[in-house]
Formats: sequence, structure tokens, C-alpha cells
Amino acid sequence: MTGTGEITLDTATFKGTVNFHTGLFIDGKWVDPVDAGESIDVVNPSTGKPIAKVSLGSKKDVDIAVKVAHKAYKTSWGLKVPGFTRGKLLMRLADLIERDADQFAALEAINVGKPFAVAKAADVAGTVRCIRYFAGWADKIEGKVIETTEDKFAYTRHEPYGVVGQIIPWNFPLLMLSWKVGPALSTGNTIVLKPSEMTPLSALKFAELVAEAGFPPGVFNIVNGYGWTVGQAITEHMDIQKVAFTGSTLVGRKVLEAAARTNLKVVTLELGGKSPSIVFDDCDLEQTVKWNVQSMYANMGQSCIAGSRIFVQEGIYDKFVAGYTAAIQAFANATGDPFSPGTKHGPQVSQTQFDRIMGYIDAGKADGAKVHVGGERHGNEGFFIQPTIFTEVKAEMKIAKEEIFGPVTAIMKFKTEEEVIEKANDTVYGLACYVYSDNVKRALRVAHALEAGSAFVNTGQTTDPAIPFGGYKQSGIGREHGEYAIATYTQVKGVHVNLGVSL
Ligand SMILES: NC(=O)C1=CN([C@@H]2O[C@H](COP(=O)(O)OP(=O)(O)OC[C@H]3O[C@@H](n4cnc5c(N)ncnc54)[C@H](O)[C@@H]3O)[C@@H](O)[C@H]2O)C=CC1
Ligand code: BAL
Repeated sequence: MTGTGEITLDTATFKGTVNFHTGLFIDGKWVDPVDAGESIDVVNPSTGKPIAKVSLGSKKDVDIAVKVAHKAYKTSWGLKVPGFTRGKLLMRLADLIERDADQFAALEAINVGKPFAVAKAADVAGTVRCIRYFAGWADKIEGKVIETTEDKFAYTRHEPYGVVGQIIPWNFPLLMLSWKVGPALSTGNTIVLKPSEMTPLSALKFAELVAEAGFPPGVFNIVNGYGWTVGQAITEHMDIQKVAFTGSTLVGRKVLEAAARTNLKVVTLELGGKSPSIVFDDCDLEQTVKWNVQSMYANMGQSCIAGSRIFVQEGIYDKFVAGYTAAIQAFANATGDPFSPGTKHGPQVSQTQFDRIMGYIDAGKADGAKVHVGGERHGNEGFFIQPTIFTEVKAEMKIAKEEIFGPVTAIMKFKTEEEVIEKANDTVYGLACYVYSDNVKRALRVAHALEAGSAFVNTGQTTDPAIPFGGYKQSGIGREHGEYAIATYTQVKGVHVNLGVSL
């Protein structure tokens, strides 16, 4: 019997105990790592104190997990199982996650620092919707017949890869897992997944429900561990045919290099961003302020699509900055315990991220930008940072160029549409962009001219499992969501059948 953990809470939003396993989930069972004994401390970012220990896996455990995943693929999953059966199991899994929504939200609140209500309404509900969406695809994966000559019957099959590796980040531990697990299982692949070492708890809870839903053993496996050991072993494994990764551009590069060095596995990458938000004079000011607050400060700014560079047209600049400042000050007043009902802003996920973000704030100050709001830590416990706005920002400053991944906005002024398109596109990233204007022709013209995989027009940040998500430029390769995700988890075979006598 491997370890278990429990967290008991008596808060205004959640009262009760959440139990979870702390081992590795391989072949439908909870097991200890081959090199048992070492563990990872899981920390509550609101206090900086440990809340659990989970087993630390290694390359040896990845090897075992890949073997059982391969066997499951050949014997009890893959195309052996009809799409409607895979879909039914995924539907059942979604129902179980919904049943345990409060427990999942509690884990995301205590382990990531997300406000409980937000975790429940966004992360958990989004996960349920994502799994249901991909359950629906399972029996709709179709090839096509291709007309060539009268003698030839040719058609395509969209076949799974076999064993896929999935490496999950810490900013949306459950939701990002669902974006990867949903399409992989729907299409018949089996999975070896590594959660972030900082935020493994919701993934471990998820694995319990995979077993309860009745998926065959070996179809879904979790190996906890660090990126440079377990993560790297996944990316280098010769029997993993595809890897899906969400995280930093730095590590994304390593994932691609590992694939090139080993078996040329297919790689999809969802990486960093420095998304522009463009506010035109003719926008609906009140709404635009609200949308910008949400797009930037949701999840404590730890979102790859955060609208972190706000370009404001000169005619509305003063009014926008005044409205945005007031809104951020109100938002900042709702900083605190993720389990308090009114909390909107929690801690950063870790000491490392806290230090990194404070380093950027210091760089902004040193480079001559003006701290308009915030700019300091909040309180003296945990990893809280005040929502921060910089004005008087120049394009060449670090805070305008690099992904901060924290609650820090850089506001800049512009005059013309042409000028702002050029400035907005002057980045190595291309994940998302935001455009605010009541002139729909202009809004769409600009959205089309911006080099980004998602364009949000007159809205905050929003994702939907039906709508493709991914990056241009150094923000990634491939797409998650929608039929595009189905395509990235299948490979196409062209079948040529001779109906005549000659070739
Ligand atoms: N696109 C996104 O949603 C995310 C972006 N980031 C960006 O990355 C920055 C640094 O955050 P980190 O936690 O250090 O990100 P990271 O890229 O190191 O971590 C993401 C995942 O990759 C794994 N990993 C690390 N090294 C690996 C390797 N060599 N091979 C395979 N897997 C590996 C980690 O264990 C984790 O599961 C953030 O400040 C942010 O800018 C981080 C998390 C999510
Ligand atoms: N990584 C996809 C969702 C987000 O970070 O906003």
C-alpha cells in the first residue's frame, strides 16, 4: 500500500476532508517508485508551509509506465475499443469530476493559491466541459474516401499514436491536464503523464476517478517527479510517439531537442506569451477596463495568455488609466485567503515564482518605468504580490519584452493603428492578443493583423474546448482544443485498394 494524504479544512467556502493518494499511478494501481524513499514536499503558497509529501519517481518508473501503457494500447484500448465505448468512459469520468467538484477546487485553492470560487467555476467546471467535449468526439473520428481512378478505392484512417507523454504545468494543474488527457483518450492513445512537481494533488485525485470510471489498467498513468528527471525521460523515451508539453519556452526547446535526438516523436508545445491588449479611443471604456482586469490579473497573472502589454490610444489614455487604476485598487482590496468568499487575488504559486516576479518589478523600477499601482509584496506570509501597474514604459524595457507570469501590467500609449500593430507584433511571442473597439471593421482588421494564435475582441481571456488554442512564433507548436486537437493526437494513413487487375 503506497502513501495517502488528507487535507481537512473548515473554511467559509469548503468544510471537509480531501483524501488523496501520494504514490505513482501505474497500471491502474498505486505503487511506490522503484527507488522508493524520496519524496517531494507539496507547499501551500498562502503560507509557504508543506501540506503533503508525494513520491518522487524517476526514469525507471517512466520505463515501467510506458511498458504498461504500451500493453494497454495493444490489448485493451486503442482501436480495439470502439469510439462510443471510449466516449462513454470519458463521460462517466466527467460526471465523477463534477461530483467531486468541491474537493478538486479545494485542492487547487490550497496547492496553487487560486480563490476557491474561481477554481470551482473556472478550473473544475472547465475540466468537466473539456472532458465531455472530447468524449463527444470519440465516435466521430472519420477518414475520407479519395477519388483517383475507377480502379482504385482509396481512403484515410486517423489512427492513434500509441503511448503519448504529457507534461503539465502548475498554473492550471487540473485544467491543463484535461486539455491533454481529453483528446488523447478520445482518440485511443494511452498516457504517461507528469504533473508539475509543485502542484500534483489534483492530478492524483483525477487518477482515482479514472480508475473509478472503469478505464482499463494502464490506459492512464502518472509518474510524479521533476522535469529534469521524469520529464526528460518522457521526452527521450523511444516508445513514446508523441509528447504534449505546456510550460516555459526554455523547456519547450529542450523537449523539441530531446525528440530530435531520440525517435523524432511528434511534439506539441504550448509556451509563453507577452500578449498585447490594444485599447482604441472608440472602445466601450467601462467594459474595456473590466475585460483588461480579468485578462491580466485572473490567476494572479499566471496565465500564458495574460494581456500584459496594454497599448492605449492617446485620446482615451488618461481616462483608461484612471478607470483601470481604480479597478485594480478595488481588485487589490480582495487579496487574501483563497478560501474566503470575497477573495479575488491569491498568492503566486511558489517562492521561486515570487522571487522571479519581484525581480521583474525591481527591473521595471530600475529601468525608469513608473509604478502606478502596487509594486510590493502583500502581507508577510506566503507568496502574495500586490497587483501592479507600470506606466511610462518603453518598448525596450525588460518588463515590456519578457514574460513576467505574475500580476504586473505595462501600459504604453499609441497614436495610430499602423503604429500599434507594429509595436504589438514586435515580440518573439505570439500566443494571444486583445482588441478593444466599437468599430467592428477596425477591430477585426487589427485582430487579423496581429501575429497570435488567439485573438480576443471586446472580451477578456476566455478559452473553449471547441476553439483551437496555441501559439504563433515562439509561443508554441500545434493546437489544443477542437478538431485540431483530435488531429494532433492521430496520424493519418492513406489506404490504396486496387479494384482492377493492373497497378
Ligand atoms: N505556458 C504556460 O502556461 C506556462 C508558462 N510557464 C512559464 O515558465 C516560467 C517558469 O516556470 P517553470 O515552472 O520553471 O516552467 P517549466 O517549463 O520548467 O515547467 C513546466 C513543466 O515542465 C517540466 N519540466 C521542466 N524541465 C523539463 C525538462 N527538461 N524536460 C521535460 N519537462 C520538464 C516541469 O517539471 C513542469 O511539469 C514561468 O514564469 C512562465 O513564464 C510556466 C508554466 C506554464
Ligand atoms: N496555458 C493555457 C491557459 C493559460 O495559461 O492561460
